[in-house]
Amino acid sequence: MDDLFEIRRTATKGCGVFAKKAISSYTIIVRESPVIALKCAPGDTAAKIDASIEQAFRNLSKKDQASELQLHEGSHPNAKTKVTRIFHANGFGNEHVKELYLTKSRFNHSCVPNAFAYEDGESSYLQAIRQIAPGEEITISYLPRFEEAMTSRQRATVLHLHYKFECRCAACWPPHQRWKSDVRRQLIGFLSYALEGENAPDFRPLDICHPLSWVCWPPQPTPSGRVLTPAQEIEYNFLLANLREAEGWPDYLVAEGYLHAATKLAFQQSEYQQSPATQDIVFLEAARCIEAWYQKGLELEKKFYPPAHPQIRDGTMAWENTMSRFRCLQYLRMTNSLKARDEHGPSESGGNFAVRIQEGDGTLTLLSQEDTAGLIWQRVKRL
Ligand SMILES: C[S@@+](CC[C@H](N)C(=O)[O-])C[C@H]1O[C@@H](n2cnc3c(N)ncnc32)[C@H](O)[C@@H]1O
Repeated sequence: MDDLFEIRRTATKGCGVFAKKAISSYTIIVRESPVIALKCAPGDTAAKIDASIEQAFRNLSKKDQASELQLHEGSHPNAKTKVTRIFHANGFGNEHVKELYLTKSRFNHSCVPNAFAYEDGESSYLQAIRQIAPGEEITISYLPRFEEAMTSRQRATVLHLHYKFECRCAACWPPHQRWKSDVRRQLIGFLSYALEGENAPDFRPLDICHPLSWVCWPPQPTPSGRVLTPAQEIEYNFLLANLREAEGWPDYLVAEGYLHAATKLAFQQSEYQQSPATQDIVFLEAARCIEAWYQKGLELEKKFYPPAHPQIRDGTMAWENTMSRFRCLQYLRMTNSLKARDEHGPSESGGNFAVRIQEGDGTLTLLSQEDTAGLIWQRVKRL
């Protein structure tokens, strides 16, 4: 893996990690065990933790000690020695375990990262979440999970209070362009949490860069108590995909929004096919959206996952199953009946608002919006 990247100095961020060659998304860039792993208890004092850090450092080999002393020192206000300052500036973990990694510690932060760090209990990994060009800096987020819903000001507060730096990534710099990204991220926060039945965490206390706002971290979402309507679920997923795409978020996350929107719209349409009033009618605008969103989602997943990944196989199967219900689309395209609509957008009065599929011989009849409404109304009256 060492041939994938090199560590070198940057102009403003100390050292950073740079790709030596093109790295495709999903590649594991680093697999590493911690050089120090400290078990601790929630009530442990800072002095006790620092004493354990010093002891762990003394237990390291001379080579690891030398490598650790090369790491970024930071300026933790209460750490008294270089060893503890280094640990606090680079350590990962929580109240139960604190770990230090020699390679992972070299990756700088970005609010639009191209790699993601995770652990599986034995090792720690760093995986590419998009295509990385030769010479490009490889970055991770120091605010995982939350950064996509926070404004630049709120992110700056956390990064300043915890790491003492001002972020210069593409989402934060130049400052006069941040407002667009801020609006998108607030909307992403609202939509993504609403789809989980939650209210986004309240990040507003972080609008003030005051040490007390640290108390709000990590913020917690709250149950919203609202159930979204099927139409809202479709719209929210579609909007989320578009906002994440505009914000430069990784392909798999954008794909997720398109695929969820397509699946939910297909489900809604299949419910119409259960009703005697609409069972033989396919609404063309919906069918076209399902087709376009599925195609877009799968295209993005193919860019993200390696070709043999189960996600690609399962997604393609789901797409084929769904589209088999809307075969009339392909047929209408072949016979050029949909041509005008495809080229000029919807023309609801032009006779192609919906298709009626005759039971038995499967004959297709194109219907205008008016004809469709009339047909459904007649049937509803008879029910
Ligand atoms: C874990 S270290 C990362 C590697 C470090 N740059 C080095 O020289 O080893 C974290 C420190 O890197 C710097 N840093 C990381 N991301 C940055 C960013 N987006 N903008 C400015 N400084 C950054 C900050 O000084 C931060 O405290």
